[in-house]
Amino acid sequence: MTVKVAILGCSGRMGRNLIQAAVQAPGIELVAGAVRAGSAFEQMDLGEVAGIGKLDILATSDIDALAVADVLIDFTSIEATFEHIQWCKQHNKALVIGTTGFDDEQVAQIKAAGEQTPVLLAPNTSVGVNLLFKLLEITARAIGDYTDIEIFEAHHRFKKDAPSGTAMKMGQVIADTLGRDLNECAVYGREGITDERDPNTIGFATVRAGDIIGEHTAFFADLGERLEITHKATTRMTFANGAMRAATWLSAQPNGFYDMQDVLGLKTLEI
Ligand SMILES: NC(=O)C1=CN([C@@H]2O[C@H](COP(=O)(O)OP(=O)(O)OC[C@H]3O[C@@H](n4cnc5c(N)ncnc54)[C@H](OP(=O)(O)O)[C@@H]3O)[C@@H](O)[C@H]2O)C=CC1
Ligand SMILES: O=C(O)C1=N[C@H](C(=O)O)C[C@H](O)C1
Repeated sequence: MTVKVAILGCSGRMGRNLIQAAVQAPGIELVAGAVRAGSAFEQMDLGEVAGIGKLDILATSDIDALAVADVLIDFTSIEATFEHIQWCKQHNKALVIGTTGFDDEQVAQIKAAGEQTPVLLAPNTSVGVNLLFKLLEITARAIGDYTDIEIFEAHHRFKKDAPSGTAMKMGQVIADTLGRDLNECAVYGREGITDERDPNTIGFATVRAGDIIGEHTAFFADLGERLEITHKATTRMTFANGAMRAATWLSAQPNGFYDMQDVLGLKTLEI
C-alpha cells in the first residue's frame, strides 16, 4: 500500500531534502507541501523548490489542502509545529515531528496529542544517531557512574536552538540510565573560575560554524583513558530518508506517542 505524505516547511533546508526523499522512497507518494503564508515559495512547484524538476504539485499555505495525505512530516519551528499538531488532532492525521528545541512542558503537550492521533517525535531521524542512543545506554550502565560525561555538538551557523535536540536526548538517555535528573545535573558551557568538576554533572558544549550538517560526541572520561562515541552526518538526506521510514511506520499505528526507537525496533533490542 502506498503512503501519502505531505511536508510542512517544504522550502526549508530539511524540507527540500524531504521532497527529494519522498519522491525516491518506495511505497511513498508525495501529495502536498506547505509553506508559511506569504512565503516567496507559495504556489511554486515542489520539484522546483527542491531543485529536482517539476512534480506538478504546488506549495500551499492552506493547511486544509494537506487533508489528502495520510501522514504529515513537520520540520519547521516550535510555533508552527504546535499549529500543525492542533490541525492533526482535529483531522486525526498521523504526524512525524522532526522539529527540535521543545522544553519539557511542550514535550508533555506533544505526548498528550498522541491520545488523539498518532504522533512521532524524533530530534534526529538518522539510523546512526538512534543506534548511538542505545550505545549510550550500554556505556552509561557500564561506566557512567565513575566517568566524567560530556556531550559535544556542532552544527551550521543557521541553527536556532542549542544544545541541539539530539544532544539533549543524549543527555536524557544517559541521565535516565544513571537515575539522575537532567534538569539538575546538566551544565551548559563553562566560563571563569568554575571550581573542580562535579562528578555527577553532565556537561554540554556547542559549536555553531559554517555548513556543519550535524556532529555529536559523548565523552566518558576516566583518569588514564576515555571513550568517545561519535556520530557525523554528512548529508541531510540521511535525516530525510529516516523521516520517510518513520512516516511509513507511523501510517500503520493506532493513536499514540512514538519515537524513532519504535520505528527501528531498538526498544526491544536485547543489550
Ligand atoms: N529530526 C531531525 O533529524 C532533524 C531536525 N531538524 C530540525 O528541523 C527544524 C527545521 O530545520 P531546517 O530545515 O534546518 O530549518 P529551516 O529554517 O531551513 O526550515 C524551516 C522551514 O519551516 C518553515 N516554516 C516556519 N513556519 C511555518 C509555518 N507556519 N508553516 C509552514 N512552514 C513554516 C520556514 O519557512 P520560512 O523560511 O518562510 O520561515 C522554513 O522553510 C529545526 O528545528 C531543526 O533543528 C533539522 C535536521 C534534522
Ligand atoms: O538543525 C539541524 O540542522 C539539526 N537539528 C537536529 C538537532 O537539533 O538535533 C538534528 C541534526 O543534528 C541537524
